Amino acid sequence: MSVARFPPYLANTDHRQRCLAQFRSKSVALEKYIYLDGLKGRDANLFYEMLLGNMSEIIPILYTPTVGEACVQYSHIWRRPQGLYVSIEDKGRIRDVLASWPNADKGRIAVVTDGSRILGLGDLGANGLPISIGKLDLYVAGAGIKPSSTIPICLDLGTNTQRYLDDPLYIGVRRLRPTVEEMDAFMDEFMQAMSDVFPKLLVQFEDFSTDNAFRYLDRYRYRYRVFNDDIQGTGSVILSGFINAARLSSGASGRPLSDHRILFFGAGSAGIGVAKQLLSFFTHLGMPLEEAKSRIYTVDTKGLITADRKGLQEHKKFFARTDYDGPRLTKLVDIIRHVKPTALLGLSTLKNAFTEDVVTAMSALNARPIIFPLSNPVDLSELEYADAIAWTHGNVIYASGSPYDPITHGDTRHEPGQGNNMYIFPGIGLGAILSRTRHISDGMIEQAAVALASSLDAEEQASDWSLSAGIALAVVRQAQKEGLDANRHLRMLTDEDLLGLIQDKMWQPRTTRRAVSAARL
Ligand SMILES: O=C([O-])CC(=O)C(=O)O
Ligand SMILES: [Mg+2]
Repeated sequence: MSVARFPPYLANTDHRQRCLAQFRSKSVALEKYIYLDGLKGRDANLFYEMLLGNMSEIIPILYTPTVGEACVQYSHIWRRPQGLYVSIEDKGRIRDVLASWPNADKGRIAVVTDGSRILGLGDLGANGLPISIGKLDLYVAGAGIKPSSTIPICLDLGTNTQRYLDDPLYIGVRRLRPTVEEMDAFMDEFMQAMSDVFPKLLVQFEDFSTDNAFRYLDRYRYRYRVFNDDIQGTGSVILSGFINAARLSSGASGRPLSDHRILFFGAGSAGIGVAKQLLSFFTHLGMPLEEAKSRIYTVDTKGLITADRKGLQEHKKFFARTDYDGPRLTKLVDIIRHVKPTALLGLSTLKNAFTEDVVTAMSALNARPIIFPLSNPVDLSELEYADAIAWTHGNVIYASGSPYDPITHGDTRHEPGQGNNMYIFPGIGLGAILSRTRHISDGMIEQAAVALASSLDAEEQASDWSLSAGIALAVVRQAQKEGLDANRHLRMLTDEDLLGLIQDKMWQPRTTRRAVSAARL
């Protein structure tokens, strides 16, 4: 048997450079994902170092949009066990399954998906695990959470997607999803077991189908330390983007912040989550609830959502209009002409739904129309950046869910904003963990948005991750204000000292050179 020997001069060469070159040599995004996953398995420290040193290049691979493709293909690209699967067949012994996780007492943050609505890609079943892994990589990179404190979880409850049930390589249990009663019983046992096994844990729910996203957030949010990234994280980051966009567009029109009319195209967990976050913000500006509500319009596949529609899903009722009784409005451009929105937000997963006539209608109403096509991944975006710039002659105030490259129009270079919850959840999580808050309140979510909006302009936001510390500070202060913080020591600190403490606690990978030489010994 031969014994592996390191080449003698390995320690003198920079293995970081070698890995980066290997990564860059792959021309297909999914291959890059697979490469990074392998690197993480071989040398996690080097993986995080490479991620931190090359964020704008690597994030679109580990996270949206490529992570979407990794999920779709996960059963086929699977190489090694990662994260934790908790299966419907584990019912009755979930606590034992969770307790098998190494160093349970170190667990601080778990991202939990049931794979039922991964990004805009639908029910991917057990293939959803990479979304939890990708979100947690951003916690490590963006908020300095220690990798060993993170727990990616996929609840393997079956799938209603026939092509996976027929796929011989499918990784999950081969059954349809459970009934509501069965799922409730499973979730109750799971959440209780989570808080028993991981007493210091924050749970982030991710990419549950819309009904279940609202259902389990409502059910557990005051019982456990939990938040839903798609409802509250997206809500918070888009509120922040809206505050900045409204400032920019007011420069053009002189319109006060409270004078906007916002049209939501898409009424799923993200659409309604964002709408509620804006509503709450307007009321805190002093606007009466009914008036704030009247500024928000929602649209689904059947058109403008009105209260007289039969069989309206529960989560759509709150914003259903009671002040419209004309003929049903189904075409987006007609709805725009009726509503006269200042902002159009897309959370529909309908590719290219914002056609030229839609964008032109927004431009006819607003010198600087706010248009946010937020659906993920990029191939499901309602409006490509190049079209947005061309059709508005560069006047659009734009943010998309997934990243786009800058565009030059005439002699001006335009930078697209990105409205993705990745800018906020690491900071919310960090603040919640440090303050040991009992639960995550609406106030904490809102203060996170205000901190993000006030820290930098949209362009800088997209490239600066030190923002997480500022967001965490705002979250800790709000937890204190509401008396939710179990870590009372932080109350004594000035803002400056608290910010310093937060930054000191943030984990950094150690240098790779040491890892290589240690391996040689
Ligand atoms: O993961 C992302 O890019 C944003 C998100 O939560 C989603 O689209 O569900
Ligand atoms: Mg999500």
